[in-house]
Amino acid sequence: TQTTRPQRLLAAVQKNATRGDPRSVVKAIDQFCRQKEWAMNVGDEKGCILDSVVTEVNPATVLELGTYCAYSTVRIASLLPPHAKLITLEFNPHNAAIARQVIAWAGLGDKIQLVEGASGDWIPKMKEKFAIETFDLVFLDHWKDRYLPDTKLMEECGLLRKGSILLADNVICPGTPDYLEYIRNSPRYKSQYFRSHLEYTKVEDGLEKSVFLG
Ligand SMILES: O=C(NCCCCc1cc2ccncc2s1)c1cc(-c2ccc(F)cc2)cc(O)c1O
Ligand SMILES: [Mg+2]
Repeated sequence: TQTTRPQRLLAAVQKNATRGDPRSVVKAIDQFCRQKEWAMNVGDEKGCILDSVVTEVNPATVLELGTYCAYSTVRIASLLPPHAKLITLEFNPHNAAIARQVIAWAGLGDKIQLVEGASGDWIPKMKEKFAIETFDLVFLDHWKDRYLPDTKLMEECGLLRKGSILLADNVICPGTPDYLEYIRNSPRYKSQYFRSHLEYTKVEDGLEKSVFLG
C-alpha cells in the first residue's frame, strides 16, 4: 500500500542520519525536502534564525505548538541546556507517531515530551499535568488561525512571564494576519520581524519574535 510523506521522511532519516546525532537528523530532513519532496518543516533558512533565538534565550522550558515530523522539535532540543524540557503538541496521530520515531532516532527522548491533542484543550492543563510554571520560549507552528486565540489563552492561564519569548513561524506564508495585528499593536509585547523565505522555496515568509512584557 502507498506510504505517506511523513513515512518517507522518516525512512530518509533512518537511512541517512546517524542515531543519536540530532544535527544529522536535521540535515537528512532538509536534504529529503530539497531533493525529494517538499514538507512543511521550518527548514534550514528559517531554522538558522530559530537556532539564534534558542541560543540567545537559553530556555529551561519550551512549548512547541505543531510538531509535524519533529524537525524543529529536534532542532530546538539539540540546543537546550541539560535538564531543560520541551513540550510539543501535535494534533494528527499519524504525524505524532512519525515524530516520536524521529525524536528517538535523534536520541532526544529525555528532553522532549510529545503530547497528542489540540492546543485549545491542552494549554489550560499545562500547569497541572506537566508541573510547568511558565514557558521561557513558545514556538508557534500549528494552525495559523490558532496563533492568536492560543496566545490569549496562554496569557489567561498564566503560562507567560515578563520576558517570555514567542517565536511564530509563517507570519507571511500562509500568514497569520490577526496574530500579527494583535502582537504588533499590543502594549504587552515588543515584536521584531525576521524576514526569510518559505521553507525550501523563494517565496517570502518570516518569523515574528515577541517578548511578553508582563
Ligand atoms: O499548516 C502549517 N502548519 C500547521 C499544520 C497543523 C498541525 C497542527 C498541530 C497542532 C497542535 C495542537 N493543536 C492544533 C494543531 S494543528 C504550515 C503550512 C505551510 C504551507 C505553506 C505554503 C503552502 F503552499 C502550503 C503549506 C508551511 C508551514 O511552515 C506550516 O507550518
Ligand atoms: Mg511552519
